[in-house]
Amino acid sequence: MPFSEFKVAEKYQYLNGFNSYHESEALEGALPVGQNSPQKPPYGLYAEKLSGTAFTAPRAENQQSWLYRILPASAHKPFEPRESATYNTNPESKPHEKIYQIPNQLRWDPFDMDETVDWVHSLHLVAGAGDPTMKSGLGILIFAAGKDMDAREAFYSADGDFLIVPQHGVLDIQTELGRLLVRPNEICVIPRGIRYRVTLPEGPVRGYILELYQGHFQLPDLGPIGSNCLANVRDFQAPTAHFEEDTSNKYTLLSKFAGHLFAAEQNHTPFDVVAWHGNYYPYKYDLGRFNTIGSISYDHPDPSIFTVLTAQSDHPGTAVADFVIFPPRWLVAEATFRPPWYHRNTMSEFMGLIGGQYDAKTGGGFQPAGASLHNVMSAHGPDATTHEKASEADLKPVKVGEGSMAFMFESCYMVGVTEWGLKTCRKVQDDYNAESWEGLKPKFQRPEGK
Ligand SMILES: O=C(O)Cc1cc(O)ccc1O
Ligand SMILES: [Fe+2]
Repeated sequence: MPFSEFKVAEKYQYLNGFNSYHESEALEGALPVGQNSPQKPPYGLYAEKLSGTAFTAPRAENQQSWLYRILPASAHKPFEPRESATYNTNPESKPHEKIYQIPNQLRWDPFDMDETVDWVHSLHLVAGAGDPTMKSGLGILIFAAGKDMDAREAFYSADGDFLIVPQHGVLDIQTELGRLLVRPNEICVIPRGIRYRVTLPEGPVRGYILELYQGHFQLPDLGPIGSNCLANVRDFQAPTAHFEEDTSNKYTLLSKFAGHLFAAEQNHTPFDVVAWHGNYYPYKYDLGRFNTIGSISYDHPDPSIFTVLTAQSDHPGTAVADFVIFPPRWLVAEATFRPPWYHRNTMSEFMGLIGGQYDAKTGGGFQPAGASLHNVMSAHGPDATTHEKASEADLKPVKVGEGSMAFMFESCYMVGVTEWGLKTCRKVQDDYNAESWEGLKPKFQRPEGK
């Protein structure tokens, strides 16, 4: 059920629309009229441009915002490396030494909560492809935190856009452009460079992140589906301007830059944007609003019909990253093996589970807060239990996934697993193949006389 049914505190007010040109002012009259950079912006604010694409990117792709703030983002002391021996969300210069490329199907037990750390220190790269310094590829991270970020801290990633999928707990995200409240079954995207602070109003949090090192997320084309369905444009929500005024305290700015952490001091709050306009902003989306479509005749369609957001490679139709969900839905296909078919895919498939049970894996090993990775051409499909049930099922209409939400990060790249993902986290199941597919029995019956 969409969260919109609940009244959300006034603190969080949103502007609706995907990739819309929005404007928002926390003080009436703070936005200049008719120009971006007047000699004297209203109320003595500084005008600052935030470019999310190259200046010269085609108009249809161009993303930028203008911020009107008390002091510019540049007003800080130099960055210094911080926790350089320990902090690394990207296997850097020699990726082949630090990342494991393996054809095995992998599955992880639920990742542990960690109540001792804050958002910034909760980020663990589990798998990925490419390199943020070349703006290519993606990182897949797990987060688990139990502490608020310090009251005078802000964080940003220069490496990519964060698509955040909370699995447990509530994220209160104060960004330069305004505040977002993000709960399980919702997602949010914090684009590269945007500064934010995460607090945890309801205690510990855990979830998944796809960090996109190249490009930005778009809505998938709908083709013959027409002009609505899947994730509808108006259901994406951007924050409204909200600012603090403090130029007398010390603040720390944390930067994730090429996977490493840097810190800089400044003597004013980073959250001083009084007004902004543009189409480069953080946003959230309630997965409960996804308008799911499927087969109403026969056969199991490709899961691309469940794409919420896509980041295309240079080859149209081939994604650096697709974010795909498996919401509660009716299965009505006749004379059909209804779960996913057995398959091998040139794309890699990383899956997670926010809650409930994924209908393609009923054997119990794929649990909320766990994950699986079926890499390029790694064979997979329903486990033996699911196959057995689905082959014998009475094909009445059935609702699957009630109260459940599985998702997939699908990528055209081969996805390598980090040392943390393969070993340190100690969640890799060693019986995944045995439990899923080794129990499948041959059912072949050679026709008599042939
Ligand atoms: O492997 C998976 O569970 C994900 C998936 C689901 C589906 O319905 C079809 C193809 C596919 O890869
Ligand atoms: Fe698959």
